[in-house]
Amino acid sequence: MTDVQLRAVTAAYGRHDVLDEVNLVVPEGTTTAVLGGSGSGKTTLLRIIAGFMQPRSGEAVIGGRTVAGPGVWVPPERRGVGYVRQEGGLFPHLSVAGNIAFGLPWPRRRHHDRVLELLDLVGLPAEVADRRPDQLSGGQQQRVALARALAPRPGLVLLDEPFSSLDTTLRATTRDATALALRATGATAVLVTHDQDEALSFADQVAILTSGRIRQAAAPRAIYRDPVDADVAQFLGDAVFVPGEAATDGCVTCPLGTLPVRGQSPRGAVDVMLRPEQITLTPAGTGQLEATVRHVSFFGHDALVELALGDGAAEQRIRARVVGLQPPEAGDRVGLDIVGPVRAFPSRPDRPGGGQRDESPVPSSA
Ligand SMILES: Nc1ncnc2c1ncn2[C@@H]1O[C@H](COP(=O)(O)OP(=O)(O)OP(=O)(O)O)[C@@H](O)[C@H]1O
Repeated sequence: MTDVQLRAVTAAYGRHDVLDEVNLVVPEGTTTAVLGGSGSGKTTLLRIIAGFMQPRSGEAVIGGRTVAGPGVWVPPERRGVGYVRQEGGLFPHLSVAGNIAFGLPWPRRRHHDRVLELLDLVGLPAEVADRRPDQLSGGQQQRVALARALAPRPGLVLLDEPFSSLDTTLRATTRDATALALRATGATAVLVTHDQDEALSFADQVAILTSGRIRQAAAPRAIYRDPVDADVAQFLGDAVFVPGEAATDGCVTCPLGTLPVRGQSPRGAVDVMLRPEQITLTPAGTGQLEATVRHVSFFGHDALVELALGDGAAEQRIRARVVGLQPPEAGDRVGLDIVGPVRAFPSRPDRPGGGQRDESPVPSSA
């Protein structure tokens, strides 16, 4: 059983505190994506689990065994952990087979069958076994790095932004191949990434790390729909904010109407949050609301439509995400309907007027 638990883990480089009382549970056989901006402490968290760094306080527990904690230290090579780095870290002078075999225990390094089995597991043909890493694409190199990490059959695999250097298409196919291989082996995995789409699509659980603190950890759909606060909401995708007032019966009133709230709503003034895809456009005169299209960002598969509700000082800017085939044009009048419940957070003075904010540290795929 290889679950992972971090209990109140604090880490620092000299006087620079990096992780602050981090608590995280990764259940056996599941994948957790730790999503955070640059410098948030993602790699440090992996280093603590792998045993490349000691926590200043707190405990790391792998498979029920404390591997780091007060008076306890299990060295990396005895933790049963595989590690895949951002750039793969393959040995350039060894063949693909040599690189993968390097991950096997000594007596088995000549077992070519196991190398072929691992190549197959990560979706690579047997022909690449004799090539050198520089004769492979970036995505193929990352698959070889994964095969090498899986070679000793680790119960836990740590992935440090392994897809970040790949272009969009290669990133998606390599990510899918990695997810399949991990599932086939039943290994528990922790992926760190700054890419929200990657975190949401790859993992069973997403943990948001900002400034060394885990802000929320939950299943992808749950965390996207029910972020604990406005910061997490923005961190994990496009979020539309409008000012509102809590009403009775679990609703809020705001420029978008009286809307049901998901979860608890604070009392009084609130910031109402919804996702751009919760705003659907209809022909002018047919929706719950009317708006003017100010700008359209067209992405092919979808489009973000910036809308102005009301006018003059009361104008409220919001953004809707619509499927890409026939988005409206700037200047069009459109109708709007709001789909599903919204979230309500305590109003913050630094969000005057609410409305769309573009400060998300992790841009969406669009
Ligand atoms: N060896 C080190 N010595 C001193 N400070 C370090 C060291 N490694 C990292 N840091 C600092 O610790 C903080 C967290 O670094 P870490 O690499 O864990 O962040 P990260 O979230 O993985 O960032 P990135 O996505 O940019 O790789 C950063 O401020 C970084 O500058």
